[in-house]
Amino acid sequence: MADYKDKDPLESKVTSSLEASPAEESKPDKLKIPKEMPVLPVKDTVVFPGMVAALSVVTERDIKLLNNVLAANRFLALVAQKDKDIRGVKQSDLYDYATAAVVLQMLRMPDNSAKMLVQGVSRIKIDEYIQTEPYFKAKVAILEDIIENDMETEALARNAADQFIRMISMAPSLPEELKIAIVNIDSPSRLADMIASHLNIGVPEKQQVLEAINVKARLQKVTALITSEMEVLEMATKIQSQVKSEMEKGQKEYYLRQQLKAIQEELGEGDERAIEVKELTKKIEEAKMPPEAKKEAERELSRLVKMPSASAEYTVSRTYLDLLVALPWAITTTDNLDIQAARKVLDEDHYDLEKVKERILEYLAVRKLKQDMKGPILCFVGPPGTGKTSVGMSIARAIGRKFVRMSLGGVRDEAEIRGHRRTYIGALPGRIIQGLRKVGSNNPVFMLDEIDKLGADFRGDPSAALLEVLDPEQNHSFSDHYLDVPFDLSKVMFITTANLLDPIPPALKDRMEVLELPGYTADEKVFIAKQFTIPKQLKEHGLTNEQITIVDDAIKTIISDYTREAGIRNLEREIAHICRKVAKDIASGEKKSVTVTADMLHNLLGPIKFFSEAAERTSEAGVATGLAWTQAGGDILFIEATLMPGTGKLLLTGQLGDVMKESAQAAMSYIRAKLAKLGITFKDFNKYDFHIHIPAGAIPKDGPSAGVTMAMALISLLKETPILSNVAMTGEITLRGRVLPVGGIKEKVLAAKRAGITTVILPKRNEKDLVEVPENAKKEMNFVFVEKVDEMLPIVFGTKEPAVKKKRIFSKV
Ligand SMILES: Nc1ncnc2c1ncn2[C@@H]1O[C@H](COP(=O)(O)OP(=O)(O)OP(=O)(O)O)[C@@H](O)[C@H]1O
Repeated sequence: MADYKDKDPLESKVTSSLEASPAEESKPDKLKIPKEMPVLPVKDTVVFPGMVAALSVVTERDIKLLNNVLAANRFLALVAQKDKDIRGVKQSDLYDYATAAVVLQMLRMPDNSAKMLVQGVSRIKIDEYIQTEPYFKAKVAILEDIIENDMETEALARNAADQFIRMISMAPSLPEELKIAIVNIDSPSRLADMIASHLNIGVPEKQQVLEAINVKARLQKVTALITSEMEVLEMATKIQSQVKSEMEKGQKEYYLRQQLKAIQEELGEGDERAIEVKELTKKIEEAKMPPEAKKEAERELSRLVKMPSASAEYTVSRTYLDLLVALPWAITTTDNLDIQAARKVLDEDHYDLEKVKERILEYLAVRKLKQDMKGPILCFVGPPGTGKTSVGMSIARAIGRKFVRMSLGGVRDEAEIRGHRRTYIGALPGRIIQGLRKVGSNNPVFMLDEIDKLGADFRGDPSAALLEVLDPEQNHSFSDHYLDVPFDLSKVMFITTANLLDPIPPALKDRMEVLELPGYTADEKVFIAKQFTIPKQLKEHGLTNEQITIVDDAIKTIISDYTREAGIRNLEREIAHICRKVAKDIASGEKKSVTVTADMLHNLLGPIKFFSEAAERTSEAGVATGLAWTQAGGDILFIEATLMPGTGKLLLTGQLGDVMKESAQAAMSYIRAKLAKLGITFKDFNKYDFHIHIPAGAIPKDGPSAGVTMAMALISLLKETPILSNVAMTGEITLRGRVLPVGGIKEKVLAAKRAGITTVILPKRNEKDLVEVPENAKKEMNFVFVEKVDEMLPIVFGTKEPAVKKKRIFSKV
C-alpha cells in the first residue's frame, strides 16, 4: 500500500541517494504499456495520467513489489483503495479503474521504507487479477479518452480553466504558479485531470473523474466540483472577514480605552470610575435595603461597571441605581404619641373638624397600645376650601411625620401611579415612589388629592393600581414597574381627598374610611377668619395687629357679598387681597394703621360680587327656589316654569340629567291628576306647551332632589301665584305626590342660609339629618318637614288658602 505524501512532486526532496533516475529513453510511452503489471493499492488519493506524485512505500509487500517493478519495466498500476483505513487489502477493496504509471525515482529511507516518485501514464481497467502473493498482479485494458474536438468541449475547457484560476486566487493553499501551468495546457483531457488532482475533494469524487472516459463528461464533472468548492471557499472567506472585522472592532475599542485610561491618569482622573463604584457600594450598604432589593442593586452595579460611561445605557443604569439607594427603605420617623400635644397642634391649625381630629387622636391612642398597628386609610370628602388638605398637613405635624401630597386630578395613565418599565426610553418611577423618595421617610402622611377626579383610558386604569397602594393586605409589597423590586408601603398613612363621594370607584371607596367636611356657616366662617385666616394672612404679608384691624361687620360682608362657597378658600383670597392693599399703604408710608370696615370694601375689593337673588327671582309666579348638592357643596337653584300655546308637550331645558327629566314628568303627571286638591282651575292642558328651565351653573348631583321644586314651580305657574322668596325646598317626588328623602342636607341648609333663606322645606324622612346642621343655623331658620306635596302649598304661598291672584300670566285660549 502506498501513502500519498506530497501533492507537488517538485517539492519532494530527492537527493543523491536516488536509486534510479528515468533515462531519456525510459520516458513513459503509452505504446509500451504492458498488458500485465503489478498493482499497488493507494490510500488517500487518485493519481491521474500525466500527474507526478510522491508516494511512500512502507510495507514489506509493497517494497517487494517496488523492487520487482524497478527491476523490470518500471510500470505498475496505481489503484485507489475504496476505504483508506482497511488493512490487508483484498481485490474487492479496490476500484476497477486505475492509472498505469511509471516509477521515476526511488529513495530508500533508513527505516527500510522508501519514497518513490511516479508519473501517471494512462487510464486502465483491471480486467483480472492473476496473482495475489507476494503482491497483486493483474491483466489490464488500456482505456483511450473519448474526445470530440468541438466548440462545446472547447467552451467547457475554457470555463473550467477560468474558474479554476479564480479559485486559485481565493484558496491560499494553491500556489500562484499553478495559474501559469493551467494556461499552458492544451489538452482538455489533461486540463480536467490536472484540475481534479488539485481540488480539495475526496477519493470517491476523484475516482469519478478518473472513470470518466468521455472528456466532455469529465470536464462537466470537474466544473461542478470547482463550483461547489468555490462556494465553500467564498463562505469561508466571508466568515473569516466577519471574524476579522469583529476582532478589529474589539481591538480598536480596547486600544481607545487604554488611551482614555492613560489620558485620565495624566489628568488625575484615573480612578474616577473606581471611586464611583466605591461610593455606590457604600450607598447600597447604607440604604439598608431588604435582601431582594440589595441583590438587584448589586447586580445593577456589576452591570454598570462594564458599561462605557458615555453610553446611554450607562445613564439609564446609573439613574436607576441612584433611585434604589435614595429610597427610604429603612428610614422611619418616630411618631409623637402624646395625645394632648397632638390635640393642641390640631386645634392650633383648624377650627372644629371634630370628627377628623377625634379619629386621629383615636389612632394615636391605639398606636400607643399596639406598636405595629397599620395606619388608617382616610378619605376626606367635602367642597373646596373646607380644609381637607390643610388638615392633612396638620395631622402630619401633630404626629411628627413628614408630609407628601400628590394630586390625582386628571391622572389617566396607570403608569403615573406604578411607573414605566425600564425598557422604555425615558422611563420614570410612579408618583408614589417619587413622592417617597422626595419625602425621605417610609412612614409619611401621604395625601392623595382629588381621588374623585381619577380618569381611566386606554393606558390602563389608575384606580386599579391605587387599589394595590391602598390595600393594607397588599401594600407591604407594592410593585412599581420601574423599581422592579417590591417596596413596603404599609407604614405610610394614606389620606385621600375628594369633593364628591359618588365618582370614587366603589372598590376604592371600600378600602377607605370616609370622613365628611361639609362646609361652614357664615358665623363659623367669621370665627375661622378671626382666629385662623386673618392672623395667617397678616403673617404672610408682614403685617402686625397694630397695623391692620378688620372689623366683624367687614368680615360678614365679605362672606355674604364677595363669596359664595361652602369652604373658606375665596374668603381667604379676599382677606389676602385686603392685606396686600393695606401693606402697600403702610409700606409707602401713606398710613400707619388701617381699620377695615364694611364701607371700605367697595374700594378695597371692588363692586359686590354676589347679590341675594331669591327675592328678585321669585317675585313672579312660576319660579321656585330649590336646594342642590353640587361639586362645590350646597347651592340654591331657581327652577322656572312657563307655558305657551301648543299641544300639551312638556319641554325641558338647562342642566338636566335624565333623572331630572323623569322627575319633571312625574311632577307634571301628579299635578294633572290632582288639580282640584291643589286648587288649580286651569284645564286647557292640551292647548299649551309647558317649559321647565333649570339655569346653568347649578348642576345638582342628586337629580331627583329637584322633583318637589319643579312641582312647586308648575303649581305656582298654574295658580298664577308667586312663591315666597324666603322659602327653599328639596325632595324627590313620586307619582302619588309623596316626598322622598334626599342627600346632602347639611350642605343644602348651609347654602340656603348663605342665600338668606329663612324657611327650608325638607322631606319628613330627612328630619334625622338635621343633627348635622350647626346649631346657630338651626336657630335662625325654620324647617318644615313634609310627607306629601300638597302639604307644601300653605308654606310656599304663605297661607292656608291659595293666595290672592297677582297678575294673569296667560290668557284663555
Ligand atoms: N376649619 C378650619 N380652620 C382653619 N382654617 C381652615 C379651616 N378649614 C379650611 N381652612 C383654611 O382654608 C384654606 C383652604 O383649605 P384647603 O386648601 O385645605 O381646602 P381643601 O378642602 O383641601 O380644598 P380642595 O378640595 O380645593 O383641595 C386653607 O388655608 C385652610 O387653612
